[in-house]
Amino acid sequence: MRPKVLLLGRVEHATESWNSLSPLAELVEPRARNRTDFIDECRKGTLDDVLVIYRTFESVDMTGRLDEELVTALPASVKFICHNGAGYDQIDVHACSNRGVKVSNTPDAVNDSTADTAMFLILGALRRLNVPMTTLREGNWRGHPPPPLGHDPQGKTLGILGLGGIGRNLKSKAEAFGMRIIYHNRKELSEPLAGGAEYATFESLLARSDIISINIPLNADTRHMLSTREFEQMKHGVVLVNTARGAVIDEGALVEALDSGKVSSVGLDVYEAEPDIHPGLKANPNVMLLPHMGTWSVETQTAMEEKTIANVRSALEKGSLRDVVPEQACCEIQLARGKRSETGYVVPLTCC
Ligand SMILES: O=CC(=O)O
Repeated sequence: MRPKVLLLGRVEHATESWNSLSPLAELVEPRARNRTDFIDECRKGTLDDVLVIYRTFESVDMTGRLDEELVTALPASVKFICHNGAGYDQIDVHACSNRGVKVSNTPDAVNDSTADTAMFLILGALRRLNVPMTTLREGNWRGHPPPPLGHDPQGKTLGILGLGGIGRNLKSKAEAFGMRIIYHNRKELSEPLAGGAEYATFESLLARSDIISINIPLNADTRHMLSTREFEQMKHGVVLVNTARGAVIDEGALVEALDSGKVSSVGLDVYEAEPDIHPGLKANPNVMLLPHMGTWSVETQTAMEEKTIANVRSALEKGSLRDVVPEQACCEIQLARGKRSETGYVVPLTCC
């Protein structure tokens, strides 16, 4: 029997590539429009024979998080989940590993547009452009009195929290604006990867940066990584930019740090409880806000869809994914080294 590929969400740009999967598999969509009905549909067997799921970030509005409950409810035939997005915090990878389901994401495809968005927010927050952009639209030109002068990026220290694909892309762009780059990762990078950026401990990055950019994934270790204690360690008047995931920052603590002047200005593309935004952020004129637009360009959305489809194709043709998420890629290395568990893919994630 031909396997099925289940589409959760929509393919809007790479439709030709999507349709080219038809000879390999039956492309199906769920009837359900909410989580309860979707779980029901899975349990009734309507989606049996689905081997691969293609899902989008927005499909969470229908299914809710791909947490243990949902992963357990999926048909036993599901072996691959191809997520269209770099951040895959909507998926419980551990639950997937325990069920032998492999997960892919779209690294690299998002690097340029997300780093561009971070650069836009860095410049906007440094120059405090949110205030005059508002007064102009209100018919008040620069406002009365005019806003305080902003700051130039040249010569400022940019602390990149998470020098991965997006962080490194941002580094090159920020260097073109004359910024000095320091970074913190769990482990110091080799020189070719760091590209001259100086490694700093977490505490040192907090203390030395004029601007801090968040470029780490959200997981149990990084949730609220920046809260009251961390804001206290930062320079007075620090600028903060987040294009990663909102919950890396404790939004309540951020509002307090803005109100006290510890943080002078902020650029945000992501929030703790999207689409809800802390009222203290909306009310503060020193905050530039975007509604999660980091990858919102024709080129990047197309590249992300193409990458996700390439993973679906690889699953169908080769039985493996091209962009396995790091947690599972690490387990694969362990498996290849002979640490394969009796039960196949069930490998402790602590190996990472
Ligand atoms: O937020 C965007 C992504 O995770 O790709």
